[in-house]
Amino acid sequence: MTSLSFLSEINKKLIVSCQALEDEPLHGSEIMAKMAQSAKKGGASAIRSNSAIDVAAVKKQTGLPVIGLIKRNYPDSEVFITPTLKEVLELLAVEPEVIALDATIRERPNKERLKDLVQYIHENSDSLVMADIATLKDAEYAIDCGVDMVSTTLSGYTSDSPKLEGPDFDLVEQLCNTMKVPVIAEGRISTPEQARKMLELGAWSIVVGGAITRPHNITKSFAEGIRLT
Ligand SMILES: CC(=O)N[C@H](C=O)[C@@H](O)[C@H](O)[C@H](O)COP(=O)(O)O
Repeated sequence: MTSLSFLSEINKKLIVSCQALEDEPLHGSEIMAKMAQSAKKGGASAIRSNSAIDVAAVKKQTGLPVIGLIKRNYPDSEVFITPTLKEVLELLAVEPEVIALDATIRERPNKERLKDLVQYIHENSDSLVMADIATLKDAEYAIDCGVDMVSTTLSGYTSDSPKLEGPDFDLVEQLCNTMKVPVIAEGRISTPEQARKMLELGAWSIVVGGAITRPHNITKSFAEGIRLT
């Protein structure tokens, strides 16, 4: 799939993030592939997936384009979404259409540089690069480093971004008004109305995760919602 056709395939459509970490009940690539198949049945245009093994399983099961990432913690940095070349290489081996990586201005492990990772991906594969950012400043930095699109994934999860209960509509609006690459709205989108509002603000497409694929979170919202006190 060419970059252009990936971008047109997801334009104004829903991307579903199918992720379950090791400590979550649904962890496992077979389960994630089935979750992705359910998302496809419901109309997902692409899947966001964590770990090389899950990316491969989701691609095989669904045939949908996949945005791959690897969450990994290093002791010398707060960056945990595809932090270093090691994770990039693991992902390239399973050929995701897009590699998502932390593109905040924070220092990466081993002092690796975002620009080098983006260049490596572009020179060695057909994968596009999705920049997971938290602020306008991050987005400007990421675009300078050559990324193909920005996503608001990390707003609310860094020390310099607002801790909102819901999605960061303001950031999406500001990005759409100022950035020259597609802006993906991601993070705490929990209703179809919020997703539609993001598109109205100019988002290229929408990523929804927990509200679709994390049943323990959905259950919690009901359990808390019916509590009387
Ligand atoms: C901050 C972070 O680690 N975000 C992760 C990024 O891949 C995922 O855990 C989220 O599920 C994804 O961004 C979608 O967001 P939400 O699940 O809120 O719809």
